Amino acid sequence: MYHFIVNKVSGNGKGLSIWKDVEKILAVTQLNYQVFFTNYPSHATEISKKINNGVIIVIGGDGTIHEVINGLIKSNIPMGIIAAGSGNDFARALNIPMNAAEAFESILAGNERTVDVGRIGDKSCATVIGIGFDGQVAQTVNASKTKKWMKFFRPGKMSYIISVFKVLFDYKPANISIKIDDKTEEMMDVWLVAVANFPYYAGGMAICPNAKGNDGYFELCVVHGMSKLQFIRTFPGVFKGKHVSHPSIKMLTGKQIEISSSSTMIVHGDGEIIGETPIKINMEENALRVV
Ligand SMILES: Nc1ncnc2c1ncn2[C@@H]1O[C@H](COP(=O)(O)OP(=O)(O)OP(=O)(O)O)[C@@H](O)[C@H]1O
Repeated sequence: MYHFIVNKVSGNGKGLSIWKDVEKILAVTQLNYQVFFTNYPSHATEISKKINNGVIIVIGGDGTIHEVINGLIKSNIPMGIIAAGSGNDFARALNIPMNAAEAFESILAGNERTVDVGRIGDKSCATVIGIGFDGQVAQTVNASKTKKWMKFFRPGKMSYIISVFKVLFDYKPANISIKIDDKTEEMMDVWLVAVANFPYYAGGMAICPNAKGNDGYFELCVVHGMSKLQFIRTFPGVFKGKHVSHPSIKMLTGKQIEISSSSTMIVHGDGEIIGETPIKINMEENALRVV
């Protein structure tokens, strides 16, 4: 049995149009399926918690995938993805075709892989957990109306870039204490810490280009001691992962991360706000089956 979870509003309505295309394919196959539409934030978690057999197929973006993962993580049910969001960073990292028919075909072919997830308290995150500047940007993006009027543009990336500049205006870096496995380090003037299971966030920014998602390790990117001007200059390089050699950027790896900070830093996971510092992040190896 295939259980579709469709977020009609993902990707500014792409979710609905992709579902209509998939429905046409389903009409000519003999597949046993049912469909659920999400009606409000976190509905996808409620729906996926109730499914206890078959395969869940998400038609949505990273936010919907995040919600589904948090519903199915204990059930061992495999998840397929037909990308319909603005960013689609999880699908990108797993080389899932962006074309809906091809993605569906690949799900039906059943090539399964197991991936790691990051865990903060009772929340599981598939892609990147961002602390500080990133968290504030995610909060601004989610609150922003720009995604709506940008829909004829490149919605995910544009609304992200606009929010980056809004937050940049009065963002104040913090001093942090970061414990990675057994080693603790104090770092001054920290803009952000990205703890990545997979490389991308914000619609294709390769913040941690070497994150593998199946090796049991996070790759971390810490941006510290940078002026605003340096930050602006370095920012475009992130789309291609070129920022990693900057002297104010430290790339690290680890499995268990603890961060406390001199002032509150907002935390997002997969682009959804999940809390603030202090936080503990654990690696959960092979926690998720993806078809
Ligand atoms: N019916 C609904 N009305 C409003 N919001 C919804 C509804 N169903 C789900 N949501 C919310 O929509 C949000 C955005 O979904 P999603 O992240 O999948 O799309 P996106 O933002 O376009 O894509 P991406 O995260 O890949 O950029 C999610 O946080 C989810 O909670």
